[in-house]
Amino acid sequence: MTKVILDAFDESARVKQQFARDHADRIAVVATLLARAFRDGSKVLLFGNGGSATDAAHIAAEFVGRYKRDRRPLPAIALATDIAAITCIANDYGYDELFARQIRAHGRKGDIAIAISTSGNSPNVLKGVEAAKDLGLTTIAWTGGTGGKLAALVDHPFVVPSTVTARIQESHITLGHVLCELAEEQLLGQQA
Ligand SMILES: O=C(CO)[C@@H](O)[C@H](O)[C@H](O)[C@H](O)COP(=O)(O)O
Ligand SMILES: [Zn+2]
Repeated sequence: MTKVILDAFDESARVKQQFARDHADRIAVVATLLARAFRDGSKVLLFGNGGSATDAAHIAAEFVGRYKRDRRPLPAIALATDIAAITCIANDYGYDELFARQIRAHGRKGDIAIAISTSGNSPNVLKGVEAAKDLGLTTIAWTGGTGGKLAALVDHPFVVPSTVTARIQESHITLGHVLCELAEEQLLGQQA
């Protein structure tokens, strides 16, 4: 049992270290895009399934509430939290339309769409990105493994170097926290 425990933590740390080294420049670029979008009055839409649905909600809450520092609320919406919209869209239009329809409802040019899929191949996530691109949103993907179809679709792909769903998600949530921290710093100025 101890081996399972130690292996999981060691692998999570190793994947995160490799991911950070591969993506540090891109993380800085995307943090600047987020800060600029918020400064311009635009918003962030985040979406994914399962654990990625709750990662989307977690990071949206960091923006709307706060991450580390007191500041104005920043507009961010997670698209798998409104149970009425989810059940209506899935029931009336099909599960694959879940995110695309909400993107078309809420998305405006200048907004940023963050699509989260460990496989990069969930049809509703891919359709959500296609809708975002049609509307002129900046598109970002948090994915893993090969990046699937998703990595090739978006403006800024983040591909975690692992094929294990849980390990990929563990890097995604760290990525989300780092983006919040950097965007907050850029909006408020670095703390002395
Ligand atoms: O959290 C986990 C596994 O750690 C699951 O809930 C997982 O998110 C679900 O199986 C998702 O449906 C996987 O979809 P995706 O990440 O491949 O788009
Ligand atoms: Zn999980």
